[in-house]
Amino acid sequence: MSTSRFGQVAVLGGGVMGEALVGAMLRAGVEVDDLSVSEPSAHRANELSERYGVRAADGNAKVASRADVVVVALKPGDLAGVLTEIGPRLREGAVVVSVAAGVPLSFYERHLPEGTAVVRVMPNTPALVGRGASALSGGSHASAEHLETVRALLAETGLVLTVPEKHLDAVTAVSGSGPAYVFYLVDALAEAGVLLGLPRAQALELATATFGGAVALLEDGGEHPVVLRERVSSPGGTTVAALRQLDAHGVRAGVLAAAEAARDRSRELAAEMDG
Ligand SMILES: NC(=O)C1=CN([C@@H]2O[C@H](COP(=O)(O)OP(=O)(O)OC[C@H]3O[C@@H](n4cnc5c(N)ncnc54)[C@H](O)[C@@H]3O)[C@@H](O)[C@H]2O)C=CC1
Ligand SMILES: O=C(O)[C@@H]1CCC=N1
Repeated sequence: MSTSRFGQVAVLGGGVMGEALVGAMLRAGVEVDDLSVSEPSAHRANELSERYGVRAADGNAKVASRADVVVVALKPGDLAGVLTEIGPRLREGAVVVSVAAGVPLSFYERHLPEGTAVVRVMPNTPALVGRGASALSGGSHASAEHLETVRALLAETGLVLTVPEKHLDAVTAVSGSGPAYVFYLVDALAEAGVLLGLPRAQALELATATFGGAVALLEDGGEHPVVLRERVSSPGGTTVAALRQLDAHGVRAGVLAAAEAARDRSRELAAEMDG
């Protein structure tokens, strides 16, 4: 019998995203005894048990059958089989939450018993440290109460927005994949430091602190990034000279094209699920 407001929670798939969600849900007040993970890799299951104290020895059907909230953190290709397996075992009133990129709510509703409440979420990996950004959309049987439960469960992952499902491919392209763009840029800036003669460790330290500091300024001051950029750019100085090169090399256009490619891949994943 659960004592937390969330009841029993199951996480199917204990990979990168499954782990980020387990950590955040424990911080949000889910009792460790009310949380089970189903993870086929014994090594990974042990790791999660040791790190978080959660049960991780049972399979999908067993953990799903005792849960009020079933969080699905699987690769899109593994979904159909798992949903078919757990569908008949779901508790009355259970809500299924999925974080899979691209997979539409209609896919879950087709593979689960009629009337099952489903919430689709697009999180990102900074959820691991409570600095994530995610967006969620409810399926046709998800009530305002279901959405609120899921929002509260995810509150400790960081920012949580509610969006219409048609925006989730764009969310995937901006915040879902976004941390990878940031790591790419930090790495590039550190490499630039090495090119200019800095020791590699110091170059990475400076690049990382610069991204962190710039984001803190954005968050704390509430000013637009254009204003903050102008404040760094002294007339006739070094920064305008550098920004001109970023424009000349199409960095802004590259970011837009990257997001479009991620959006398109998300749509393709959806089409593959229907195929
Ligand atoms: N990694 C990321 O930044 C983000 C990932 N996602 C989504 O999260 C989902 C999972 O991605 P990751 O955690 O990155 O992948 P992952 O590969 O780290 O985790 C998947 C886990 O599922 C387990 N698994 C495989 N078959 C299973 C089954 N039949 N039953 C139970 N568990 C099974 C695997 O052993 C693995 O530990 C994907 O659908 C992805 O689109 C969403 C947002 C961000
Ligand atoms: O690369 C992917 O497909 C997943 C979804 C968003 C971030 N990682």
